[in-house]
Order: sequence, then structure tokens, then C-alpha cells
Amino acid sequence: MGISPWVVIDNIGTLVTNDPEAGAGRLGLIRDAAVVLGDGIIQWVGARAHIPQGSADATVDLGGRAALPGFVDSHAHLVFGGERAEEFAARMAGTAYAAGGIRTTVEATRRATDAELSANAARLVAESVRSGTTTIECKSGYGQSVVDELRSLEVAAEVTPETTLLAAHLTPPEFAGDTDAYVRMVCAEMVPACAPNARWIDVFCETGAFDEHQSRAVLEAGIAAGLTARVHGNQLGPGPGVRLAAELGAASVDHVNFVTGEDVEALASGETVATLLPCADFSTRNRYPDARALLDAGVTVALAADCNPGTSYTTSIPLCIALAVREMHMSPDEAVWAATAGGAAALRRSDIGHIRIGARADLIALDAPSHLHLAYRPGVPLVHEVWKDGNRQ
Ligand SMILES: N=CN[C@@H](CCC(=O)O)C(=O)O
Ligand SMILES: [Zn+2]
Repeated sequence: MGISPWVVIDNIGTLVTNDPEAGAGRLGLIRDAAVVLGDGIIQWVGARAHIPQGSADATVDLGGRAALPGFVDSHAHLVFGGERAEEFAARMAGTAYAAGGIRTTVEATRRATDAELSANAARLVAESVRSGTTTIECKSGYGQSVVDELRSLEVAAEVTPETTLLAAHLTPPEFAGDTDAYVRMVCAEMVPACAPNARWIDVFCETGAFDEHQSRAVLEAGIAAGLTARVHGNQLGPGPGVRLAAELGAASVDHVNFVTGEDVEALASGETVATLLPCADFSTRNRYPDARALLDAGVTVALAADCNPGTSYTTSIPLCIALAVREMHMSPDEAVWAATAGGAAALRRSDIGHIRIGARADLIALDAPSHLHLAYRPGVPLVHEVWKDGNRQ
């Protein structure tokens, strides 16, 4: 945030603005464009032939490269100890993913020092910036005690203002066999203790984690404490997560692999974004969500990387875009919108995810002539430059 120099980003081959009034189509594409960044915000955007003269400290010539809003990654678990490569290898050899793997990470997280957790989260954020992410959400959820959830949120707050209390990720060993007792503790002690350090309340509403009744209790406790709901739902099988999220006015329901027509209708007629996490499906060999059914029904769709040590140990939004296009039949334009404006909608942010005057000066340049190359050239590190709050990263 804050003061940054005034810079003209000139000679942009194709600019994605996500402002249909500024350019062509939903992405608001402008060819041969320029953008002026200054004091942390977008000061001007348009055709390079009309750049306002004399107002910038410097000019960066992109040489015909594409530019677009920085990616908004609205789903990440960055506060954890250890890793689970062996679990991944076993899964690739045929073992199915189950929620219980989370336990391994809870043990490692509780053992880790504050400094180790901070360093790991900072490392992952730096990695995500290198692949073009300029806003990231970060959940707790591998602490599962008041003390460990609180310190997880403190670490999360070091890297982002978008902090999420996910105490209801799994029932910890101290409450083994009595999930209801854990939920009572979360509502009575953990939510009041942690709410001042969080913006969002989340729950893993899934068989083997928390059922509808338990999920509702946690979300309502969070809402009563001033947080806004988001939900992990319908990842491993059909379930109540999507409907509950829509009913409680959640900002987003995430995963959404197994949905009914009623679920789709509930999302289409409400304000809840469907956040799809194709890297988790890739890494668990799960069925990909039916993105076409969601989009064709008018649901707002976001894409996020779901960086976590169990199901998706990647921070790469470009990989999400490539998978969304190849495996989920989203068009490249839909996928780029979902990873920028869609992520912003999932975080209820109007200041990011688009290039308009007054928006945060979060912009990336690609080593490619258009945004289409993000899906067309999978696995290639196309992100050439990143500006966050107007500062070159
Ligand atoms: N689905 C639940 N939570 C994480 C996975 C957590 C883990 O396995 O460690 C997710 O978003 O995929
Ligand atoms: Zn998650």
C-alpha cells in the first residue's frame, strides 16, 4: 500500500482491463495500450496514442507484451509446518485422498516455531508473487487449538489482510470421536478469541470433517462475531455445503466438484461465488467441477490455487488457468476473468481484479502478446513483471 512513483507502462500489446466500458468484451481488451500508475493506484488507462504528457517519473516500455490485473488468489492455506510428499506419492499409486491427512500437518504445525511458520508463509507468498499473484487469502486451520489458531492468524496477517479462521478444518486428536464437543469449543472459545484477527470464517463441510449442523453452528458463531462466511464444500461428494453457503450469504463456496441442479440454482440466484480449485483436483485425481454448468447458469466463478501441503502444493494461478481451460472447458477469457475479477468478487473487493482509474495499481506483464498464452503455453513461466500497489516486485 501507500506511496509509489508515477510510472507509465507503455507499449502494451493487449491489455486486459476487466472493464467492458473501456475496451472489447467482458475482459475490456485494449490493443496498443498504456497505463499510468502512481501513489499506489491506477491513475490513467487507455490507448497509448493518448498518454497524458509530463506526469510520470519513469516509463517502462513493454515492447508489445500483454498486461492484465494481478491475480487474486482467494483460497490458500499458507500457515503450516512440514510437507506431505509421501502422501502425494501414495495417492498417485492409488490411495484415495481423505480429510484425515490434515492431521499430519496439524502435528507438524503445532511443533513448528512462530519463526518457522512465518518464514514458510513468506516463502510461499514470494513464490506466488513471482507467478503473478498480487492478492492472496490465507487460512488458519492446522492449529486446531485456541493458541495455535491464534498464532496461525497472526502469521497470516503478516502476509495479507485477507485472513480466515478455519478452526473447523478437522476434529483434533484431543476431541477424537466427539466432533460436537470440538464444535462447541470452537463456537464458545475459539471464535471469540480469534475473530479480532480474522476477516473471514470458514468450515470444511464434508463427510469425514463437519456435517451440516456442525458447519452451520461454526459459521453462525463467526458471523455473530463480525466475520463473513466462506465454505469448503462438495469437494469429495455431494453434500450440504453449497446450499448452506448460499443460505448464509457466504462470499464464496470453494471446491464445488459434486453439485446438483438445485445447488447450481442456489448459486445462480444468490451472491455466493463458486471458487474452483483445479490444482487440488489435479493433485488428488478428483473429478473436476462442472464449470460449464455453473457458468452457463450465470454463477460467478473464481479460480484459486488452494496452496496447501496436502492436496495442492502449488501457488501457480497460471497452472489453474491452464487446467480450467483444458480440463473444465472454460474459455481462456473466462479463466483469466475468474483468476482476476472472479477472485476479487470472492473476496468482496472492488479495488482489485480490474484496471480502472482508482483501482489498486496491481498489474502484471506477460512474456507473450496476449493473455491467451496463459492457457496456450502451460508450465512456462510467462510472468515477466509484477507491480503491486504501484511498486515493481
Ligand atoms: N479441503 C480441505 N482443505 C484443504 C486440504 C487440506 C489438507 O489436506 O491438508 C483443501 O482446501 O484442499
Ligand atoms: Zn482449502
